[in-house]
Amino acid sequence: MLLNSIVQGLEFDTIKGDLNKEISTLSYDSKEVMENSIFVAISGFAVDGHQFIDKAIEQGASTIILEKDMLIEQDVTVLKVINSRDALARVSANFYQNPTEKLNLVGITGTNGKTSSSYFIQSIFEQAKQSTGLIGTIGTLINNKLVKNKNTTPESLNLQSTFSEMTNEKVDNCIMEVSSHSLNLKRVAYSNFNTGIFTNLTPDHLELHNNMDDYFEAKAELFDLTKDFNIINVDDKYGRRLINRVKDYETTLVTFGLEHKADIYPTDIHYSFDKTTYTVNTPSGSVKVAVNIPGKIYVYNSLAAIACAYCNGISLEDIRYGIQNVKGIKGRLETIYKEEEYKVIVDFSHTEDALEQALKTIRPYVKGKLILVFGVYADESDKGREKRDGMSRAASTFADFSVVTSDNPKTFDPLMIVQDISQAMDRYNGKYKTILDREKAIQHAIEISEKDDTILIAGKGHETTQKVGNLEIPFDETKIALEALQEKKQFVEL
Ligand SMILES: CC(=O)N[C@H]1[C@@H](OP(=O)(O)OP(=O)(O)OC[C@H]2O[C@@H](n3ccc(=O)[nH]c3=O)[C@H](O)[C@@H]2O)O[C@H](CO)[C@@H](O)[C@@H]1O[C@H](C)C(=O)N[C@@H](C)C(=O)N[C@H](CCC(=O)O)C(=O)O
Ligand SMILES: Nc1ncnc2c1ncn2[C@@H]1O[C@H](COP(=O)(O)OP(=O)(O)OP(=O)(O)O)[C@@H](O)[C@H]1O
Repeated sequence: MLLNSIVQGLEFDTIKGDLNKEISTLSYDSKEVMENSIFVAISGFAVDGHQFIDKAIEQGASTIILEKDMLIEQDVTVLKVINSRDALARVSANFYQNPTEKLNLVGITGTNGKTSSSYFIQSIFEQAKQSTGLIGTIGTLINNKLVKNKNTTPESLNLQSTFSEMTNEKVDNCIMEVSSHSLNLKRVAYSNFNTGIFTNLTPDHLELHNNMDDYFEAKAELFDLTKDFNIINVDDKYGRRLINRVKDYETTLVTFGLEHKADIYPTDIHYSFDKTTYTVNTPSGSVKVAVNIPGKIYVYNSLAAIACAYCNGISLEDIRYGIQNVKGIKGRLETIYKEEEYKVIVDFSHTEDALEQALKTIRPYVKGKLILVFGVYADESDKGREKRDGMSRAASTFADFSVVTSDNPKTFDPLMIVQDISQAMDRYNGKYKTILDREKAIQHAIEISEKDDTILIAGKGHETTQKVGNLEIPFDETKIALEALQEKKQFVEL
């Protein structure tokens, strides 16, 4: 493709060189640069991509897009832009010929519930015989093929390439999770969103956003990019703030909720551990649905999905079967072992609100004690401390006993994290034991459990690795828990 076409719509200064040249690929990582490609230099959080320009040229880059003043002596085209991440999104969309124009693109944002809502939507669309791809925390799913992603919302170049693959594979709808990072860092810029969905907003990622207002502003950006529907949870405080902001937009506003007046709302809700049933009411009629994951949060997530299906003209019958067909979602209140009243559950709750919701959901079905295994992934800053405090409050309030451990400590000191959690647990009078090694912590929870108890292993959900330092170590907590149970059952009847 000609460089001229790739830079269409991009604002830049030509520092030097020719725009009339053939380009093979794009890259933002010098390690992946190929002959006759464009290298986009990004000033990163960890390192500055501009320092790899020489390396990129050595590897064959014929065009450099940068955002800093630099003298480049080699014979290449140099284009200066205001924001390299934004430029990367623009040229990536052009390079792949704006694939989102050929897709029905649904973006889901919010602190919790994005993955779960996306699985419900996919199931409904598939029930209606529409081929539907997913992009999110669990990975990218195209025609039943799952590929892991580095990020929940991939970098723009990877994203546009995935959209393009979806159009080649004749996918009709793409349902994607849109993280606040991706909005902030322009990963989703120049993507043509038909629908935006807002689930909820509670404290998280405050290491990137200065405060909740900044975090809200980042999420709200998605609703400036949508052209058909904005679907918003009216029960959430920030959802109502968003509604006020977008209510006069041309994009149609559709609300969902349980507590406030909404376009899509449930009646006749019956909760049990195995499923929740309710009648969903939409402007085009009502239908009874069964959600196979317990609790109110999954009523919200299924309502978000139903609102999306309603906006896309899907029949009530397909909605009913689509919701019912979701038998469970990996690591989302997933019961990995059950024998009479004894249960072991794995859940991805890694924020204060998610942990509180998960514990409150399980609590009514616990006959004995509720034992929690948890850690907190957060840095050494005050914001990290606030997160540890909040999660410890939830643990102390809603669990009978907690085993405090590590959760992806990455480059932070795991001992410091666990000590800080312990202090917070003391402040809230929580009963706990600390075991730094997560495998041993899970084994301990199983060891001390008795007949009728429920163990919740929180934080990692579907993940199968533990990130320690710069290493990613294989870590399958379902396997660890089941092996510990096997051992225990030789001695004790559960
Ligand atoms: C904090 C953050 O968001 N970082 C993202 C950012 O990385 P960065 O700016 O630190 O990159 P860097 O390492 O400093 O490198 C800067 C540039 O130099 C380039 N480079 C680097 C080395 C080299 O040898 N050659 C080279 O060219 C890099 O490719 C890059 O372009 O840009 C990268 C490329 O897009 C992202 O993969 C990376 O996500 C990291 C892995 C991450 O952990 N992000 C998290 C915080 C995140 O984005 N999370 C959200 C939300 C998750 C949720 O739902 O909770 C998500 O969407 O995943
Ligand atoms: N609607 C909800 N409100 C509050 N908590 C929720 C809700 N839905 C799910 N959760 C909790 O949050 C956890 C993560 O859910 P899910 O993966 O659907 O959210 P997510 O927004 O995709 O999260 P992430 O951004 O971390 O990928 C679940 O394991 C559950 O404990």
